[in-house]
Amino acid sequence: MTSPPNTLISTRDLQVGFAIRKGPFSKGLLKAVDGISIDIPKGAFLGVVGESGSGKTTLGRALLQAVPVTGGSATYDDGEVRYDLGQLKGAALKEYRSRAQLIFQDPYAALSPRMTVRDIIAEPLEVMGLTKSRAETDARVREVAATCRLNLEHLRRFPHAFSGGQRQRISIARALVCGPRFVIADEAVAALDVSIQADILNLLKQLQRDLGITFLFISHDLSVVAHTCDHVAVMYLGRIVESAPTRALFRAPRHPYTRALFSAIPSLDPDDRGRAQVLSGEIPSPTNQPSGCTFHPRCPFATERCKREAPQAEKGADGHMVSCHHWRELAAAPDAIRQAEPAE
Ligand SMILES: Nc1ncnc2c1ncn2[C@@H]1O[C@H](COP(=O)(O)OP(=O)(O)OP(=O)(O)O)[C@@H](O)[C@H]1O
Repeated sequence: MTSPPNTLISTRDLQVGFAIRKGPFSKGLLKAVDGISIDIPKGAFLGVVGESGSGKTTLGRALLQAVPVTGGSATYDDGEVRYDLGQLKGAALKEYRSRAQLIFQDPYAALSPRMTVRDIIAEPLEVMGLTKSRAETDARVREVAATCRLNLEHLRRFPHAFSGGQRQRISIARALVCGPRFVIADEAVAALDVSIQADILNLLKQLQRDLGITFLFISHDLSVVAHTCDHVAVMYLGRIVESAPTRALFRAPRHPYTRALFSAIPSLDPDDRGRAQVLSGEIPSPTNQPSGCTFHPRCPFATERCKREAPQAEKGADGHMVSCHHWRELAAAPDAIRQAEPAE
């Protein structure tokens, strides 16, 4: 399968498994990412959503080569260089790390309290050896600080002097300083007050627009994703079960899991209250995946076929992808499916 032109990151059947101990004498394999095939276009702002444990962070870490890829493939191609992720070592891995960066969730924990803001931002440049003199490093630090709307006076201070929003700007400046083409923001606004979140999200969107940076935006917060991302992928038990342009996905979600996630978004409309379709049970353990469609034990529309047969991904010309045997029937008459052969 070839990738469309203009693709920055491409994965085919990507898998990340962790060897785990199941008991005193037995070992098992936890499939945190279980066969993901996705193309991320250059300049995209792709949201990844799903319950805790669905594999979002592991997918991001695999794309940064921070965890070993155990199957399938992933490539990075920005037009200048092409890398097979999972295979990178030594100088190539170091070089890739300047092109792909992570913004951490917790701006309080991510910044060393003993370093000045200037040194925190400069450190990746120095580790990568990308500048030749202190003056050149300082110039680059000032440039990214200005891009992130940090006051240049603040560069001499220590992180404890700053609020959560300002600390996240420092983290973002540090992530940007080597000029990455690909940035993973893993719950990057989750630890911030709602009033500050919008400010940081606007900054990320500005970086996408002005610098053409491609973002993978991992979030629990569906309203944030709806307002920020161009395209959204929904993960369940290590797989992408649905992905689509944001507007299409929120207007007409096709997978029963996506519908359940969306119906749980709090509404300001009093008439909508109590309409949430509650997801029954918890996400199963990835060490013990259900047969057939892995969502079937929790799906109110599951049939015998869902228990037996894993659905294939179907992708329309509109870019809307879904993996569900019954999405067409559901879209036409959801209640009729509800009455058919419920799974035990
Ligand atoms: N290093 C590891 N060793 C063993 N299991 C791991 C490891 N990292 C993640 N897992 C497991 O992989 C699965 C996916 O975890 P992951 O953190 O990727 O999910 P997530 O969707 O990002 O969850 P959250 O939203 O809570 O961060 C979970 O079952 C988790 O316990």
